[in-house]
Amino acid sequence: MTSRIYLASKSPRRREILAGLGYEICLLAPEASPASAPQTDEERRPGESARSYVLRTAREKALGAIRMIEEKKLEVLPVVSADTTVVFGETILRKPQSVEEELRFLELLSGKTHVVRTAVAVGTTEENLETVISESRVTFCTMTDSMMKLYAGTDEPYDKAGGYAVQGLAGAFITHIEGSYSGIVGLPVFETVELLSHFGRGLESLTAP
Ligand SMILES: Cc1cn([C@H]2C[C@H](O)[C@@H](COP(=O)(O)OP(=O)(O)OP(=O)(O)O)O2)c(=O)[nH]c1=O
Repeated sequence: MTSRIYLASKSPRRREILAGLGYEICLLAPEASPASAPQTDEERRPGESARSYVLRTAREKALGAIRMIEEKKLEVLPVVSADTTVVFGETILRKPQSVEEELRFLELLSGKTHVVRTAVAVGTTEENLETVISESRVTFCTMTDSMMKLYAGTDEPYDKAGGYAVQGLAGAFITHIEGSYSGIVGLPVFETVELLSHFGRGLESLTAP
């Protein structure tokens, strides 16, 4: 029984979650950085719903890695990828590119409830690729201007979807969560282990001596 998998992600959070569960994360590109995986086009297509977008992006991240495994003739193991979006209605809040954009995001989030969706894809080939979506609702307290400025002045928001990290300082602004905490952080544990179990990487692979 093996718990060996590939992770098509440069997100340290996703790596920590999988490693914490006991998965052995194999390198996709041994000569490059451990997290290096093919880049995915993350542009939203005209008319594409927020839900379809997050699913497609997670799928494309996995497909990029699967193609690389085939080209480089690497060992075939299940690939895990994910995409997280913070959504207001149909508007997706990306990673903020500036302090000004982050302040705009915080004004939108302040005192309201929004949706966080993380899509996970797991597979070994294009034909054998499964996906799942975890959806959570996150409520922010009403933030004062000084709270917003203080947070936007830290490094925390700038590599996070929606411009905040529930697992960091932003936890101090969040009054209520409905759904999956790990899903908001970037990889929903329940759904991911469930998908991996279809590829022989379920709980028993993590607990085998
Ligand atoms: C909302 C939220 C997002 N995030 C992170 C999770 C993801 O890493 C990131 C969303 O961006 P993604 O595009 O999903 O992922 P990524 O670019 O970090 O990594 P990769 O595409 O290589 O897998 O935001 C948190 O860490 N905490 C949070 O509370």
